[in-house]
Amino acid sequence: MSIGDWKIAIVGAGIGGLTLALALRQQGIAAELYEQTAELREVGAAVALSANATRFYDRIGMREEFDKLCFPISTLIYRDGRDGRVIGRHSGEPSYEEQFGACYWGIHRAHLQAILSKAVGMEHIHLNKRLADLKDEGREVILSFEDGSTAKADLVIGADGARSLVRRWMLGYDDSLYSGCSGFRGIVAPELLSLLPDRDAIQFWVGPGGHLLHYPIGNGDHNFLLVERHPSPWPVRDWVTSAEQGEQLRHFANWHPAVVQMITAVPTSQRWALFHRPPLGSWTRGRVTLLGDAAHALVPHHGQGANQSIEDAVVLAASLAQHGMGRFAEGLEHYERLRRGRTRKVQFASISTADVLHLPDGPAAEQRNARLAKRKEIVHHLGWIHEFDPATQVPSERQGGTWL
Ligand SMILES: Cc1cc2nc3c(=O)[nH]c(=O)nc-3n(C[C@H](O)[C@H](O)[C@H](O)COP(=O)(O)OP(=O)(O)OC[C@H]3O[C@@H](n4cnc5c(N)ncnc54)[C@H](O)[C@@H]3O)c2cc1C
Repeated sequence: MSIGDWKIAIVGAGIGGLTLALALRQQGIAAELYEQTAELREVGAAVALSANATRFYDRIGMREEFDKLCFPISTLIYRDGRDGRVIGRHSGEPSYEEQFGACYWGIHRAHLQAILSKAVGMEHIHLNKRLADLKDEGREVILSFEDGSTAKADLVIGADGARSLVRRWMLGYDDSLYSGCSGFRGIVAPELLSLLPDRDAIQFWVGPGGHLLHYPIGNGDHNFLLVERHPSPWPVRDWVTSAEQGEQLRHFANWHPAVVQMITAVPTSQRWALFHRPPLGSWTRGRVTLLGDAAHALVPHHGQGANQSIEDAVVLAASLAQHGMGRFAEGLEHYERLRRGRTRKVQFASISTADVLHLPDGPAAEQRNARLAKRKEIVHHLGWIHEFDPATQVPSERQGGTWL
């Protein structure tokens, strides 16, 4: 079967699914996306995309589109959340882009999804298609949707997010794990942030039991994520619960006035439980595989979930193209072999970062601060994540080309 005749179905038109459709197209492979929502509307506020992911969009000629809607972040600052003192700063020379070879972008999720869906083409995105079941018939897979319709595909990619039905179909149960942290997220207009220093930076305000992470996005607004230790067991059914008025300030009321100002500027009414997934022995069953959060949902303390799903997309598309449909099983195995170790390492780094950021006052926190005070330690801490280029993993003639 020639590459142009493959029928690939992607379940979920989120960041990972849409990027996979672009990466497959770059390899000359068409795909159809099946999305449960009636319109493409990313839940949540904004997202920070680091060089390990943005270099793909650069390479396929989308830089200009992104430049219009993104804020290029160049400085990373860690502060003590109580007194606002800088405990670590990475900025300046060389710039982030010079150092890592691509941008660090803050972008509203809705804008990101609009850019990606326009590039994929709405004719390939089937909305209102909530997957209900899969049947692997050996030579093809039948997808059944809640509206009673069906579709057939040679391969199915489950890019259906952290609560993936495709993963549950593979495992037979829900293996989500509550991380012990929950949070509030929101977007604040810059005029409400009169007390905020270093507005162009991505900043972590850290302290015992919690942290605030914020960064500027395209129009100068700030996206924030307030994370709090909340170790009591979480009912798996509701990952998002309604918050009482003032609940988000309870832990942070005595923190720095800029933190309190940001929290009170947007009284969010929802608390997000942060879940992740244990590593799986395999992401693939027959003609069905997983990508992004469905394969390796992680907590957002390194801001890497979306970035890892983009890396997955680049590697999966290239592995499939390299092996051809006749050897699709080897292509999927190759993809997993390249991705499982890396994503596991990022998952582990993400969960353990919370422990480091939330240290109580004492010798361990002092040691952390001493490490963060060295610029080279910050680069070391992030470098292994951001300098990675997934395209070098499966060299392909098409990787350098543009399709636009
Ligand atoms: C608070 C918070 C902050 C974050 N900040 C960052 C950040 O700064 N940087 C970063 O890289 N990551 C961040 N992340 C993680 C990031 O949001 C996810 O990792 C990323 O969205 C995963 O992409 P995905 O395509 O795998 O899944 P998703 O983006 O969740 O997309 C899944 C898609 O599948 C659809 N779907 C689900 N079930 C079905 C079904 N049965 N049938 C059809 N369609 C279905 C959904 O509607 C959705 O469109 C953050 C996460 C959280 C919770």
